[in-house]
This record gives sequence, C-alpha cells and structure tokens, in this order.
Amino acid sequence: MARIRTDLCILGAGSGGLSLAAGAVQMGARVVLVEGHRMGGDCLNYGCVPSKALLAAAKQAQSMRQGGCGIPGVEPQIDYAAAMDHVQAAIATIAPHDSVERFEGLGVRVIQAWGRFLNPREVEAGGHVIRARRFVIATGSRPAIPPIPGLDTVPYLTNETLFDLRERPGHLLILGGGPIGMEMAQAHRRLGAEVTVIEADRALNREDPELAAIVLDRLRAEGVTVIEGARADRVTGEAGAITVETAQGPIRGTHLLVATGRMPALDRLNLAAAGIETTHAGVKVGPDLRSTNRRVYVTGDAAGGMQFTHVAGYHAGVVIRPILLGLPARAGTAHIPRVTYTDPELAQIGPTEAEARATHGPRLEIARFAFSGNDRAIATGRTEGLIKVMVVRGRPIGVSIAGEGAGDLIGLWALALANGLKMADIAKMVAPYPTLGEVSKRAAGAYFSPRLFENPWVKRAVRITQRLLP
Ligand SMILES: Cc1cc2nc3c(=O)[nH]c(=O)nc-3n(C[C@H](O)[C@H](O)[C@H](O)COP(=O)(O)OP(=O)(O)OC[C@H]3O[C@@H](n4cnc5c(N)ncnc54)[C@H](O)[C@@H]3O)c2cc1C
Ligand SMILES: NC(=O)c1ccc[n+]([C@@H]2O[C@H](COP(=O)([O-])OP(=O)(O)OC[C@H]3O[C@@H](n4cnc5c(N)ncnc54)[C@H](O)[C@@H]3O)[C@@H](O)[C@H]2O)c1
Repeated sequence: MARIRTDLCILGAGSGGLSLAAGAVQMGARVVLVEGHRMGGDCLNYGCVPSKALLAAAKQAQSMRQGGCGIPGVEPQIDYAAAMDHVQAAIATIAPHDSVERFEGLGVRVIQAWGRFLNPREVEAGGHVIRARRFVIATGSRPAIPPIPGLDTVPYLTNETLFDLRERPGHLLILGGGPIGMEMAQAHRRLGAEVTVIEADRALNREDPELAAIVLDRLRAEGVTVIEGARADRVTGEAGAITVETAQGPIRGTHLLVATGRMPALDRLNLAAAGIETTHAGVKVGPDLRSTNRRVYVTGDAAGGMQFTHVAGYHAGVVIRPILLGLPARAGTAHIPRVTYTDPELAQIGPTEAEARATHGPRLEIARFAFSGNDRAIATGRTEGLIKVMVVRGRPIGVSIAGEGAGDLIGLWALALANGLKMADIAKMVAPYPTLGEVSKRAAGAYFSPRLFENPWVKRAVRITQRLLP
C-alpha cells in the first residue's frame, strides 16, 4: 500500500468536494480528492443538470403547443431521444469543469476509487493509505427507496436511471410529489407522456400551500394527474405494465419513478473505525460542520440538512476557514434559498408564512404582491404568480415566490437576508421598468403603503405644508 501524507483529504468529488478542493489547493494546501464514481457527483450526472436540461426541452415543447400573445399553438413533434441527447450534451459541456484533468491541473491529487476510514486519522482508497491533517466527508446522498411490498419485484426508475431512457414512457407513475417528482412530472407531461404522481401527503408539502397551489393548478391544467393523500401499499407488474395499489384504488402505468426522498451516502465509509457518529439524517455535526471526530468535517447532503448544490458549495466555504486557517466558522440556514424548477417556478428563503407565524405570532407582518399587477407579466401573458414577504420589525425574514422566473427573483432577497437589509432598503431600489423584478419592489411598497397612505398624521402634515408653501 502506497502511503500519502497531506493537509486535506476530501471524500467525494461532487458539488461540495469539488468547490472545497479547488478553493483549498489555490490557497496553498496539499489536497487529495477521492472519488469512487463520476466526477461532478449527483448534481452534474443525475441531478440538477440533467433535470434542468430536460425541463428546458419540455418548456420548448410547451411554448409551441400553447402558443400565446396572438400566436396560435402548434402540436410539436417530440423526439424524446433527441431531448435526452440535449440532456447528455449539457452534462458533457459542463463535465470538463469538474474533470480529473482540471483538478490535477490545479494541483489536486485525484484518486479514482471508493474511500473508507481505517482509523481516526487514515483513509484507504485505491491501494493508497492517506494520512491527512483534516478530512472532509462530501459523499452526498442517494435515492431512499421505501419498503413497499412488491417494489423490489418490478423494474423501477430513480434519478440515477431516468436520464438513460431513450424511449418516452407511455404512462409514467411517479411515487413522491417533492421537487424531483413534480419537476419530472411536468417535464414528461410536456414531452407527451401521461403522468400520474402518487403522493402520500400533500404535493410540494414543504412549501407554502397558497404558492404550491399556483404550481399544482398549472401542472393539473397541463394534464398531470396528482393524487394526494395516497400512500403506495403494494406494487405489482412487470416492465411496461406496473400497478401501484393505494387505499384510493389501483393506479396503472407503464413506468415507475421512485422519488420519495434521499438518504446520505455513508455506507462505504466505515465511519465507526474513525469514531464518527451518525443520525438517521446524516453524519452528526455541530454548527461548525465538524463531526464527532475533530479532524473530520462534513459538507453537503452527507451533513443531513438542506440538500442543494448551493448548500454544498456554501458548506465548502464554511469549512475551509477552520481547515486552512484555524479560524472559527458556523454554517447558517436562515439565508439559504431553494427553488423548484417547475413552470411556474417556486422559490423560498427563510420561513414560510405558517412557520414565521408559529415563531413570531402577532409581530409578523406579510407583504404581498400578485404578478397579475406587474406590467411585464401582463405583456408576456404570464400573470400567474405571487410574492409574499414575511416581515418582522421592518426586516424581511422569509420570502415565498411562485411565478415565472421566481428562482432568479429570490436572488435579491437572498442578498437582503444574508446582509440583514430592511424593507426600506428594498423600497429604495429603483427597478427597471418593465421587469418582473418590480414585484419585489412592489411587495416592499405594499409593506409601506398602509403606513404612508392610511396615516392621518401624514395627511395632516401634507395639508399644513400645502397651506404654508408659496
Ligand atoms: C434529480 C435531482 C435534481 C436536483 N436538482 C437540484 C437543483 O436544481 N438545485 C440544487 O441546488 N440541488 C438539486 N439537487 C440536489 C443536489 O444534486 C445535491 O444537493 C448535491 O449534488 C449535493 O452535493 P454533495 O457534494 O453533497 O454530493 P454529490 O454531488 O452527490 O457528490 C458526492 C460524491 O461522492 C462520491 N462518493 C460517495 N461515497 C464515496 C466514497 N466512499 N468514496 C469516494 N467517493 C464517494 C459519489 O460518487 C459522488 O460523486 C437535485 C438532486 C436530484 C437527485
Ligand atoms: N430544484 C431543486 O433544488 C431540487 C430538485 C430536485 C431535488 N432536490 C433535492 O433533492 C431532495 C430529494 O427530493 P425528493 O423529491 O426525492 O424528496 P422529498 O423528500 O422532497 O419528497 C418526497 C415526497 O415523497 C413522499 N413520499 C414518501 N414516501 C412515499 C410513499 N411511500 N408513497 C407516496 N409518497 C411518498 C413524501 O411525502 C414527500 O412529499 C429534495 O429535498 C431537494 O433537497 C432539489
């Protein structure tokens, strides 16, 4: 076994591991990066990139089908394999950025093998024993497959196999109405498949119900069947003919996508040998993302919190401080946005209205503005949408947006929450006309207008001043 001594050994070359490796090596640390499968991890190969590329193909099809602004729709000719080629081309275009060659070029030593702890200070990977001052577990997550009787007897898809399909499913059943389920439901419906989502609870149940309804109404109008409150009791059938039994009756389709959540990918790591404790959600970490082994930090999905690429990247920026410079660090969550890339999109940062109400009670004020009052939305015929801002003592603490471009619109509020800006700061902003971005300013306006327009003191001051002015 070859022995390697290094400053930092990172397990997993996905969103978190790659950001950390690139940052650490460029700041002067010796870095070993261990990846057992594909560079780029889930986001590039089986997650964000393929799902957004497929959604883009689906949006193209839908805009032809739907027409609008006086242009009649035409039924598009859909070549599902060509749409999947577009997906693979998007992955291939981004892949060099995440490649072994690029990282070796930066000075990172990349080992392409699965890593596992031998003891609290050493990892074995591909015939090497790596002794590092600090380790980072950045091994991500994988689909959590529920123990539904019969599921293991039928061929089912997950996000790891869906994007390999070359033929469009005739009728795609989707188990789980979370972000993966709803994004893939809309993509497949728009590409011409029949789609039924089977959700045990409420679809998009982490989101504000009023805003989730805007998205779900649209999906249903496009022909996606969403069955809520339906737990799958049993699955039977074979390739091309699959039945999901629920208390609401049997639901039949040709393909089944399981999208019922994700579990941390920790099983290969031999964590017990390193004294690293876990919870059901992931590695047990403190607010500084340090595990129960003080030499080992955790980033991204493996840390058991929010499962997003930008969170993995943010974690990389947090742990690099103590690892390289011995400085204290703390990972927050209050300023982290999330977006579901359905059309319309659904974006959230901080607490929803119900969550904020539970914490802040009567101190909570809600500022709202509907997209139907935005001139750009009217001009482009996309008026479905709403922004809600949760405000406590003049500061936004949470924002929910459903509507076209919600994922981009939430960026302004991510800046506001990260920097403790006030509603007055948003109101000061001059937004270009006509843009969807004006909805943020109008929400701030909605917060201040009762204070300004329904205030007798303001009216009195204006009357007095008008009398005195020459
Ligand atoms: C369908 C889908 C769509 C998504 N869309 C979005 C989106 O639009 N926006 C968003 O922000 N997030 C999205 N996500 C979530 C996002 O992909 C993850 O949050 C992100 O990839 C997590 O990054 P990570 O670094 O923790 O893990 P990953 O990126 O998954 O990387 C982990 C890496 O570790 C490797 N590994 C595992 N065990 C070992 C080991 N023992 N030794 C060596 N290597 C190991 C794996 O092979 C993998 O390459 C999506 C996820 C899915 C499934
Ligand atoms: N746009 C994005 O940023 C994006 C997109 C996709 C995924 N992701 C990430 O990946 C994570 C996982 O996504 P997901 O959609 O798989 O998980 P999820 O946990 O968000 O949703 C899973 C859904 O499946 C339901 N469910 C669970 N067991 C069921 C059963 N037996 N029968 C019927 N329904 C059942 C749950 O009630 C839940 O609504 C997300 O939480 C998110 O962090 C992000």
